[in-house]
Amino acid sequence: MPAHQLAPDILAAEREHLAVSRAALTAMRRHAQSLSADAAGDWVSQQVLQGLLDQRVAALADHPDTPLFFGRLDRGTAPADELPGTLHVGRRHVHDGAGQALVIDWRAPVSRAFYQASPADPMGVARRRRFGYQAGELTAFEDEDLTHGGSLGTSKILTDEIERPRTGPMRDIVATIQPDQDEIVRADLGVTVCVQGAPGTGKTAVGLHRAAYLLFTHREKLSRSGVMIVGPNRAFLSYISSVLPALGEVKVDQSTVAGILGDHAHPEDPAVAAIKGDARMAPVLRRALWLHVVKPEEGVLVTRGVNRYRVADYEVREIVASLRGTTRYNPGRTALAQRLAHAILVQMERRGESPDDRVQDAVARSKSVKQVIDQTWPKLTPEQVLHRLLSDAAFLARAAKSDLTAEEQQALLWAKPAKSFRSAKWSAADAALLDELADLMERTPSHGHLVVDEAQDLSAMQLRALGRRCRTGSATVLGDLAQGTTPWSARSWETVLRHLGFEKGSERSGGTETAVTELTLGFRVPREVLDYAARLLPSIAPELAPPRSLRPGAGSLSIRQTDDLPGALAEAVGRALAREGSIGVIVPDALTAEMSAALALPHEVLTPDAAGDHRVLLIPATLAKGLEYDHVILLDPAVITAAEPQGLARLYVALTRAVTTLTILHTDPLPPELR
Ligand SMILES: Nc1ncnc2c1ncn2[C@@H]1O[C@H](COP(=O)(O)OP(=O)(O)OP(=O)(O)O)[C@@H](O)[C@H]1O
Repeated sequence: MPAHQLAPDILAAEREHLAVSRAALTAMRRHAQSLSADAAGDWVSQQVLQGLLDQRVAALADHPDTPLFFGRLDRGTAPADELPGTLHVGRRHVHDGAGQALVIDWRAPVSRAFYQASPADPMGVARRRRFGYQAGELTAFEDEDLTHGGSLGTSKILTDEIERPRTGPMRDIVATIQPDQDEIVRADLGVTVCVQGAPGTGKTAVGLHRAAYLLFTHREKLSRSGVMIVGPNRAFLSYISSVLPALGEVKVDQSTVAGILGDHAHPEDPAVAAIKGDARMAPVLRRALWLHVVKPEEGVLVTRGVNRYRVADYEVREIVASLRGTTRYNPGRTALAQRLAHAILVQMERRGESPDDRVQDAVARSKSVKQVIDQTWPKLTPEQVLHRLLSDAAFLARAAKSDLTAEEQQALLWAKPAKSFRSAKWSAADAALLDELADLMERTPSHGHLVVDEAQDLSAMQLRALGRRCRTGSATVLGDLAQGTTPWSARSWETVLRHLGFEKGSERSGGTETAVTELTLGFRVPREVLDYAARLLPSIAPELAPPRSLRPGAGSLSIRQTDDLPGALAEAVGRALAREGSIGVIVPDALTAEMSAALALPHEVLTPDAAGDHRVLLIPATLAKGLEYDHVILLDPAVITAAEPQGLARLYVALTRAVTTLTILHTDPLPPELR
């Protein structure tokens, strides 16, 4: 069992090492600042080099609130590498003037033992030391002897870290990553990992650390192709936004599905949205687009001087047929022009002319060729095609074939179609359809790696849209089947991976392997609260085992029925204010304005666009996903469950946001599943 120690001599020596490391980092930073981009040959290279130098300087910043290292490995007698026998593990690499390592980056291969070594498999480590710290200063340490077998027990430094009051945005967990989390974080770039995890098991944290790990390990490859993190809304992105910069990674795109596909939000019937989100829409859209390529009725006639050249209508038909479906739509259109021009050029050559490429281009752009192309392979936008599909019943029927029933087609058609595609109002589900069409026309660029959080909530068509953004890369797919709150929420990870383009156990063209894994130990929600929330599992996800919590948290749950909801709320907020930490009041969406007006204590209402930094936040239930607060006050669960088809799953999300206490206040009887 590791002891939490305050041995003054050892602590003094470690503090000295911290001071030396800090001075060395300052020297490294000064050196980076002194480097000049002038050596680069031209202006553009200078700008690029200056950008890289600036990034390097930023990465070498010392953050006074976090110590440079959080752990130490004392390795056995003869380590196989050139590094010192004693290694300090921290957020970034630090070396002294002679190039000797003072702190090793947590992502370096040698640091793996800090997270994985155990008495059963010491990985060459005799002793592991973990440090506790406050305001950037080392305050305690904990030693684990790995040479004598046995088991280690729970680290107090880990317990302290997860018990600490939550204030402000999410923090990195780099000092306390657990072995099963580390396996996911360090999975190779060529592996797409899918993580099923109960609330608070660290899925989001793990996804962010994996992004940081991959950027460190495959810096060159990923700095070209990029890493993208996709989260459920902007409030959530803002909550997680400081984790990667704290790990020195400032160049990662973080976005929502709407941010990627276009911010379309015209309201629509969830039943219609569900049809639009179904994977069967993919072949319908493909047909809808290619139905625009029609049989050419005329040939091409080009006049150059006194000569006339002709491509007969049947030849045009042959060329169109040979191109159709072999390329994306737009390149196909360009290729058709070039093929027609080539056919003319062949005739010119036969007549003894020797036309060059410029002549071919001129012919390809000639009026006659353009006319044939516009008639047979018209220039289109995704909006034009979708507008036609959703307003023209006969066209929809041709595109749908037997993929959609007559009722589904009827449901898809707009009751009052917009006059033109320009004035059409698109819904969130339409955004994924437009993106699918855009990709059928022109290839979507791919990132090197994509992290998708709350993936259980995405429709098949949204997953396809994300999948094509990591077509030449890999993905980290995170979620919880029990927290699915959309009409199309996933029932299985195999299906999610299939829509993303990663079949489990199969290899994609880029050599990507796929693994589904599970995190089962909760770091957020007290056991008592988690057990209570788990009463909903048989109704929402019977196939999942009840989650376990690392936090005992006795006395963390209280439930009160009241006729005076505002009064009970004010009292509960007052009680929470007397304690440490953040306070989240989760409210049925429909009651948000009323409860905000009734709550006289200072507070802020969370919106989809901002994290909110007030100590007391009112959170509409539909925005609670992914967030956490020390004290959660949950109002009227039955109203939350009644508000939407997936209301019970929404309630499960709301019940699992608390770090320290959950207070449920209700006027209506609790949903039967909770009783
Ligand atoms: N190894 C760890 N050490 C310390 N804290 C951890 C660890 N793993 C997770 N946590 C903390 O537990 C909390 C929950 O983590 P996170 O939000 O990543 O969980 P999640 O699985 O995404 O939850 P949800 O499904 O509810 O969104 C966070 O405060 C996170 O910092």
